[in-house]
Order: sequence, then structure tokens, then C-alpha cells
Amino acid sequence: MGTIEFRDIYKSFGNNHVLRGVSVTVQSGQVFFVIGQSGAGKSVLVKHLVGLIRPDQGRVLLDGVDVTDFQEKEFYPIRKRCAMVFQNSTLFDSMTLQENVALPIRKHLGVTVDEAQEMALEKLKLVGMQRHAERYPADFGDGMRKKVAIARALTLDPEFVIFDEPTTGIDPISAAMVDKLIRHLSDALGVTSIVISHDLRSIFGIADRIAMLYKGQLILDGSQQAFKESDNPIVQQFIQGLPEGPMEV
Ligand SMILES: Nc1ncnc2c1ncn2[C@@H]1O[C@H](COP(=O)(O)OP(=O)(O)OP(=O)(O)O)[C@@H](O)[C@H]1O
Repeated sequence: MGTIEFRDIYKSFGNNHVLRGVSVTVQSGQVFFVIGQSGAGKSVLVKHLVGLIRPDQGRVLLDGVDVTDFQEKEFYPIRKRCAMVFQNSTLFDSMTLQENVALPIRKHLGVTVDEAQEMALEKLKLVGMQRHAERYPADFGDGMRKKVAIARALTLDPEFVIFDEPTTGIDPISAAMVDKLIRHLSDALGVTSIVISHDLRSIFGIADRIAMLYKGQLILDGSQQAFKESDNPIVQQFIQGLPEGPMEV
């Protein structure tokens, strides 16, 4: 359970040919990074998984099931299996951390307020925030709030989690905590994670596998080692964060 396959995906928006034949397989339980410059099509690729974007050509398979031609309604159960943590996942300031996490539980599981609060506490425990359950988002910095947003995304026990730039805009210590949490979700719970990121420290800290997009195509798909050893100058420019090089910006 938990395998994702993008087969030869093409996607254009008018004259903007964003994906030009991208094939990627994410194995169950992996922490899989999708990297590349701004506008490289990372989000567009990943959104195909939950039917938020449909390909012009190519197939999307989930646990071997071809979901490419699914109707909108058929994607509902897939969206429940797949949580998303966006860059600006916001919490409600007027609610405690526990109430914030309990909200989707009450909405989707139809349980009592007390049961939802109890389940929310379990999720806060998972991200190490249970002792702050009664406090409000405003008491915390971006990193802590990010962890609560992750706890909230985990409420329906997803098999997949998509993290869109989870460490962008947070301090290095908080970023390291978020990385550790993403790794833990895979190692302890078997969650398959797709992480869209530019953060080299995260990439070379926790990735099982990395796919780099460039000009609508996959330039390299492999392990951390494969990226470090790659003799492709575009890969090297990106992973070393060099301002000069062959990459067109
Ligand atoms: N719904 C849409 N309609 C039209 N164009 C879109 C749509 N979604 C994305 N695009 C375009 O597709 C290209 C790739 O966008 P995408 O968000 O996937 O980039 P990205 O690699 O995730 O970049 P970033 O790191 O900046 O988030 C951009 O040129 C963007 O403007």
C-alpha cells in the first residue's frame, strides 16, 4: 500500500508547457523529495495525485490502480487517504491547538466533542506538542505552528502526505524538528511522503529518494548519493546553490 506512479505526464497551461513527459515512481513508506527551480512544475506534478490537476497525456497510478480517468467524486476517498500540508497552512487563532486539530476530526468522523478532543491530543502527542494543547497559536512561532498544522493533517490517518515547502520560512532548529517529524512518520507509521522543497539541508538530511525537475522534464531521479555524485552540471549547480552555472533562470 502507498505506491504512487506518474507515467509520462504531460501538462500545459496554454503555451506554458509545464510538464513534458515526466515519469516518477514513489515507493510505499518513502520520503520522496521533488526539487527544482521556482515554476519547474513541482506542485503541478504532485497535484495530479489527488485529481486537482488532470494530465493532458500520461497516467497516474495509486497502488497499481489507474486513477487518471476517475470522476471528481472518485477522488474524494483518495483525498482522504492523502493529506496535504501547504506552506501557509493556517490555524484558527481563536481556538486552542487542541481545538484546531479536533476540527477536521469532528467534521469528517462524526464523533462527539470529547472524543474528537481526545483524538486531537493523540495527534499533538505525535508531533510533541501535547503539553501545549490548551494554548493558542499566537503563543508560538512559525515552526511550532507548522508542527500543529502537520498534526491536523494527520487526523484522518493518511497513507500519503504531501508537504509543500514545509521548512520554508522557519528557523533552522524548527526546520530540523519538522524534518525529524517527516522522517518519523515514514519510519514509525509507514506514511509515504512527497516533499516539495528547495531546502538543501532537508533534502540531504531525510530524503530516501529525490526527483529533480528542469524545463518540464526529469533531470535526475535517485538517492542522495546519486545526486552528490551526478556529473550533470545543472544538478550540481542546484544542489550546491551556486549563483553561476548552466541553469537558465
Ligand atoms: N492552475 C494553473 N493554471 C495556469 N498555470 C498554472 C496553474 N498551476 C500552475 N501553473 C503554472 O505552472 C508552472 C509551474 O507551477 P508550479 O506551481 O508547479 O511550480 P513549482 O515548481 O511548484 O514552483 P514553486 O517552487 O515556485 O512553488 C508555473 O508557470 C505556473 O504559473
